[in-house]
Amino acid sequence: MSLTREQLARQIVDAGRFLYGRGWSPATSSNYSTRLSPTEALLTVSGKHKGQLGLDDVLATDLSGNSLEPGKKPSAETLLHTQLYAWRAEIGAVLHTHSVNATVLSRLTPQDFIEFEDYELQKAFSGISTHESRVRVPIFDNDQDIARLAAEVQPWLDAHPDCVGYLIRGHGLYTWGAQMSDALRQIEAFEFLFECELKTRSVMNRHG
Ligand SMILES: CSC[C@@H](O)[C@@H](O)C(=O)COP(=O)(O)O
Ligand SMILES: [Zn+2]
Repeated sequence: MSLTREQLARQIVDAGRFLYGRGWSPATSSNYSTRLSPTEALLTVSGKHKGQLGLDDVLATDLSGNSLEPGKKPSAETLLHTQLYAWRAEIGAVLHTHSVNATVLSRLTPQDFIEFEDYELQKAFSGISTHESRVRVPIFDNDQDIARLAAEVQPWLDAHPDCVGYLIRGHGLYTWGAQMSDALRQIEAFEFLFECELKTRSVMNRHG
């Protein structure tokens, strides 16, 4: 059963409260969206404090990132959401966060990816059923030109249809799911894994 615009807006508002509360969406950083219809997304407007969103702080766009509500200012990163909805029809929610751990880990990693292996929590990602798997998370260099950044991301998505998320260096995380609850679960899993990875690196640096 499809949800109404108000129900979808409520999911976005609630996600903002939760993610701000966990410290993963400080100040006006981050943006969130849900699929409104097969050809439309509902996204947070630009520049709002994500712990204090109201039901009106969202706007509809088409899947090319064009706003369908001229009176409102679209998120600066609209295209990074809409490219995901256009990429896969089963995606119903996209979350972008700015946690300390995502920011630090992506800055500390010179390669263009991080790989998680042998963590039980990998099973929180859609499509993964054992710790004996490898979750590769690409890291793209940050870019204020979002169209150019989206053009960097697209070939990676096309080559990795099972991808569960990506990092932007020094900036944050994008992840998605069939529903908002799936995307939220993946954010929590990523944050757990980022923290494990940073702690492991810190212990190894001290002893190695
Ligand atoms: C407050 S800095 C963060 C922004 O530059 C951006 O990266 C971000 O996540 C929020 O942008 P927004 O336009 O509000 O959706
Ligand atoms: Zn951002």
